[in-house]
Amino acid sequence: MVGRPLVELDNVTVAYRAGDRQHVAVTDVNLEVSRGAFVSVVGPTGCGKSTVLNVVAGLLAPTSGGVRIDGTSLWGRNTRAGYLFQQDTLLPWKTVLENVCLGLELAGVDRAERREQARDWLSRVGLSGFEDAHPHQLSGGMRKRTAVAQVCVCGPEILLMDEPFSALDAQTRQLMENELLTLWTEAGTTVLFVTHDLDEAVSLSDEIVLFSAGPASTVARRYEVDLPRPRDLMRIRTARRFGELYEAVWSDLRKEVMKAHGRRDTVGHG
Ligand SMILES: Nc1ncnc2c1ncn2[C@@H]1O[C@H](COP(=O)(O)OP(=O)(O)OP(=O)(O)O)[C@@H](O)[C@H]1O
Repeated sequence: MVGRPLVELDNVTVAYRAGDRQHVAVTDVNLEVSRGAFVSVVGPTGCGKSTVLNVVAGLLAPTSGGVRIDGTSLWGRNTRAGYLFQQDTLLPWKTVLENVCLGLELAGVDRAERREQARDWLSRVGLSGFEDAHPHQLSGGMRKRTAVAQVCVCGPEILLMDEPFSALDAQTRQLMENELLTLWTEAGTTVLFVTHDLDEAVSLSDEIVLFSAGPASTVARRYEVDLPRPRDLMRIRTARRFGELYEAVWSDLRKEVMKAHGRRDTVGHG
């Protein structure tokens, strides 16, 4: 892909304070994400994937290093990014429509306009007819689709997704992955996607970034996913190239997972 990367991480290090000690979660993370790319981040549990996403969202300032968005240093919240967490953040006392309107309300969009845009996004995620429902009346997949609409209605250039589908059953998950790919293709959004599921990472991404075992984890390796698009997620997993890519990433990820377990055992017994 040509042009300047939309997201650039320059030697990002994050150290958390834990009492009177410091815990270095990630160190010297260098990463560029091209405009319109779909990049997944994988790595052992606790290696700092969410930390990196929080840094790109501007919710967490790096201890050293920095982030550039479209060439400009990021200070404070990243207003060009939308953030989709593992747990959705729908307000239970508001209707589906009101929940989707929230971001636009904060942005000062007038009532009629925001309701129109929210209805449009609800229809895109297949939730027309559920505008007046409350979150507790929805299934897990419907809640997740509402959360996707809630984030996308604000038109983010960058979508930061932290294990967004991990709580869903396998079928709903695949439907949501398909919908995400359709939305991504239509809107040209740049996606940074954290997942524990290698199947998901290979089938959705242009690139997979593997983080090393923590503490002080960093980018261990990057893999280009050269599977053709558009992708049929039902079929892509049976393609020979899919299997080769999966194996390549898994053989490295496995080593990092083993290292992480080894370190945890050492800490546990030390
Ligand atoms: N606010 C915090 N204060 C202290 N330590 C933290 C804080 N947030 C995260 N950590 C530590 O930093 C490391 C990285 O955490 P992070 O949540 O970014 O990892 P992760 O790769 O997203 O984990 P998982 O895969 O389990 O979701 C972990 O060791 C975690 O315990």
